[in-house]
Amino acid sequence: MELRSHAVTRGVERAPNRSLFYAMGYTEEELSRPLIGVVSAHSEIVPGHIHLDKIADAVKAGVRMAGGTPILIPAIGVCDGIAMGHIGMKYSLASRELIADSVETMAMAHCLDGLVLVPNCDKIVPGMIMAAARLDIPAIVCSGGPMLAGVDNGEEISLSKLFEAVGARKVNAITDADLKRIEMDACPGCGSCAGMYTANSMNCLAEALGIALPGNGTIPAVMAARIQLAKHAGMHIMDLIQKGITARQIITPAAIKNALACDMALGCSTNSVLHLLAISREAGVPLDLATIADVSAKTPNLCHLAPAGPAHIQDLHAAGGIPAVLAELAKGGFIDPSLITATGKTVQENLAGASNKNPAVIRPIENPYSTTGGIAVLWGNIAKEGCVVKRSAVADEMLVHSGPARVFDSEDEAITAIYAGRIVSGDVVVIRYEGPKGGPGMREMLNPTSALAGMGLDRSVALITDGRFSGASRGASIGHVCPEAAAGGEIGLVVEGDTILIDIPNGKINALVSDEEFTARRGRQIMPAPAITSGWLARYARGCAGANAGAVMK
Ligand SMILES: CC(C)(O)[C@@H](O)C(=O)O
Ligand SMILES: [Mg+2]
Repeated sequence: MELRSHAVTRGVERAPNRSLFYAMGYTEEELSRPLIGVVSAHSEIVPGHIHLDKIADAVKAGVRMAGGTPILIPAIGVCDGIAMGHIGMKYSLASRELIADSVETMAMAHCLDGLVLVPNCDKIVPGMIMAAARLDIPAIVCSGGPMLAGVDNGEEISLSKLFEAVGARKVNAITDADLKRIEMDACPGCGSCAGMYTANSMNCLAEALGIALPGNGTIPAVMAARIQLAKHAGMHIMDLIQKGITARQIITPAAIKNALACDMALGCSTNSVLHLLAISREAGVPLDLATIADVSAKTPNLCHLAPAGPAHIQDLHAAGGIPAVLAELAKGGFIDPSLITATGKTVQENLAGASNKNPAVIRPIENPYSTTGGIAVLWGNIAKEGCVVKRSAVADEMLVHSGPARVFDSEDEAITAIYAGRIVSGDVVVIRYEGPKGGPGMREMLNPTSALAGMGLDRSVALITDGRFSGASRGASIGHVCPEAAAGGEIGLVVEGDTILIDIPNGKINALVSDEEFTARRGRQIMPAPAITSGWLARYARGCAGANAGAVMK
C-alpha cells in the first residue's frame, strides 16, 4: 500500500531521513509501518490537559496493537478559565489558529500517514479539527474527557457556579468563607470543566460530526473507559488508513448539519457557532449564520445542562451520552444516520443499542424543552450581519426585552460599572470594541455575565457585545455582533440611553435610532486604538476574517 510516509522512509535518497529516525531508536520494522502522529496538548497549565500524557500513551498503545508506528507531537493549549477577565483572554481565540497551523505544519513536514488528535479544552478541539479538515488525511479526535462536577453543601456544582459566586460576593450575598468553600469545591480534578461549556460542547460535537468515537464527548476523564476509548482510537486510525477514509470524507456538508442539529439539541456554547463556521471553512463546506438559524428554527432543544440547568456532563453520560441524543434526533428525522464516521461504520450502525436512560437529562424528542434549538441568531440595525445567543439559557421573561443602552468600550469598563452597582434592572449593557479586530482577540465576557447573574440581575438586564461569551455564560447574553465596532459596525454608534429592542423568538435586535442619526454619529465617531498593536495578536487582528466567518485567519 502506497503511504505518504514513504516520502521520508523509502529509497536511497532517504537514507539521511531514515538515519534520523534510527537516532531516536526507531527500528526498520517501525519505519516500514504507517507513521501516525499522536498530537497531544498535554501541559501543566490546563486542568483539561494535565492528564493527556496518559491518554496519548493509550492512543500509542492502540496504534501499535493495530500495526502502526505512533509518533508523539506536542500542541499548545490555553486554559480559558485562567485567561479569563484580563489581557490573557485576548489570546485565547487566536490560539486556535496557531494550533491548526502547527498541526498542519508537523503533519506536512514529516509526511505523516494519519493523526490521532488529543485535545480537550475550548480552542484546542476546534483547532485540531480545523487542521484535520485542512489536511484531509485520515484523522480521529480523542479528547481528554470532562471533569467530574464538584459537590458543595451536597449540591453538584462546576465552574459557572464559582464565577457567579464572585458576583454574589460583590453584593455581599455570600461571605468570604462561602466563596472560599466554593473555590475549593468547584473543580475536583482533571478534565474539561464539567458543564456544557465550550470544551465539552466541542468534544460532544466532534462525536456528532463523526470525527471522534462514540463516548468521546461524555466519558469522564477519570474513568478507565476513557483509556479504553484512547486505545480504540489508536486502533481505528489504522482502519481508516487501510480503507482510505480521510477527514473530509467524514466532515461533509451532511455531517456539519448533523453536528448543528446536535448543537441545538444539547444547548451548546455559542462558541460552537464560531468553531463550526471555521471547521466548515477548512473542510470546503459552505456554512453561514442563515443556515445555522434555519437548523435552529427546526431542531428541538432536549438538554438543559449547566449553566442552563443543574445537570452536568457526567449526568449526560449516565443518560446515554451523545449516542442517546443522536438516537432521539434520528427518531425525529433531524439527522442523517447514513454518514460514515471514524469507527469506519455509519452513524446508524454506531447507534445500535443506544438508548435514552434518563428523560430528565435528555428530553425525549416527543417532549423537548422547546421545538427550536439552543442557539438563536438575531439580525437588526445594530447587527446587520447577525449575532447569536444561547436561547436555552435565557430566562423566559428576557426573551423579549427593551431597555436603555448602557455603553462601554471594553469589558473592563463594563465590569467596573456592574460591580459598582451602576447597572440596574431593565438596562441593556452594550460592550463594544471587543471583537476579533477591535479587542483584539474577541474576549469571552464571562465575568460581566456571571456578575449580573451572581447579583440577581440576569432576569432583568441584557448584555450585547461584539465580543463573545463563555459556554458558562447564561442570561440574555447576545454576542458576536457583526460587523464589529472596530470594523465600522453600528454597535459602535450606539450611545448611552438609546432604547434597545431585543426579540429573540423573532430573531431581531434593534436600536431605536434612525439611519440618518446613525450617519450623523458616524461623522463624529472616534474609535479607540486597539489595546495590542504588535506581535502575534496584532497580526491575527489584521488578518482576521471576522466573527461572521468564524473569526479565522484569511
Ligand atoms: C472557562 C470556560 C468554561 O472554559 C469558558 O471559557 C467556556 O468557553 O466555556
Ligand atoms: Mg472558553
